[in-house]
Amino acid sequence: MLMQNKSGSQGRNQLVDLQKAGIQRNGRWLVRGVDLSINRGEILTLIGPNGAGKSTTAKLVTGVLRPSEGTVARAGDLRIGYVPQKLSIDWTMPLSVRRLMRLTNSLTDADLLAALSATGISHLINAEVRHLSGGEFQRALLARAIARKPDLLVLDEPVQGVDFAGETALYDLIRQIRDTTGCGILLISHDLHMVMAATDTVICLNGHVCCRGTPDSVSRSEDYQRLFAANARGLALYSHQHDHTHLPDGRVLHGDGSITDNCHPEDGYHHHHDHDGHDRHGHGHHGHGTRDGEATRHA
Ligand SMILES: Nc1ncnc2c1ncn2[C@@H]1O[C@H](COP(=O)(O)OP(=O)(O)OP(=O)(O)O)[C@@H](O)[C@H]1O
Repeated sequence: MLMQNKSGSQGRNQLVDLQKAGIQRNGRWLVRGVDLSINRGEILTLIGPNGAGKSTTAKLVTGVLRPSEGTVARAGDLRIGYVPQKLSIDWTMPLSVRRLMRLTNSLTDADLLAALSATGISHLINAEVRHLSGGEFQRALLARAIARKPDLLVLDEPVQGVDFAGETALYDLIRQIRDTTGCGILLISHDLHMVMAATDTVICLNGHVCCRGTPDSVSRSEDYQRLFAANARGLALYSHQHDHTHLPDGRVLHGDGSITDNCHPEDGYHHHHDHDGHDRHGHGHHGHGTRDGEATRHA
């Protein structure tokens, strides 16, 4: 594996760079030919069907796995905060949030409290982890990851076990963490059809990179549409300042899970509107978005 310090202005911002990276196990390629890089302040989302190699790619990024071919380069002294998809915790043993935070990290009290406060769960410091709700548990894992003050946060399905309203709140929190700390974020989405609105780049994996680009361009990409033709709902964006999400077919998914045909301010669903600047780059919801680039196709 190539480990190198980058130089130059792009190099200073670049946290990790994979070139043609692949992992082979027992004669089978789990994932192959992955090119990706993540810069400071950038949110990159990996989507793809079950078994597509998303977690494997995240492990290449973090260094948990070494590539069988290709290269993985990380900025020198890169600090990574990782929330894995699965944790091996013995749920029969009592474990407080405070102890969870310190399981593998040595943290000062100040850093521990700051991380819990940033994720909105300081009041749960002495709570039993097994009693937390899905959303609280994910916040505790996020708190644990950000307490290390990472340059790069790798979040493998951070909204699992969380309802729709909780998902938008968690995505909002993740965006806030990016905005306040300037870290880069690799997000693995559990949902083929929804990515958070603040995502800069989406990579659609299916053993290899199927297509990539802005959320808007990926949603229009033929490769994305072909891959998910059986369930052709297209790609929509979670939006952090809205109580609703525009689906690719023009219908509107509301925060309470209901779907309506239109989006009218007077329909009783809308509490606050700010159609300008609801994400950092001004990409609108799908269907309202700017057409700012085509998804790149990969063979
Ligand atoms: N250590 C391993 N040895 C052999 N095969 C593995 C290993 N780890 C993962 N795999 C296989 O590699 C493929 C990719 O797995 P991976 O967990 O990366 O997929 P994923 O896209 O994250 O899937 P999911 O959405 O189901 O979590 C799967 O077919 C999986 O069974």
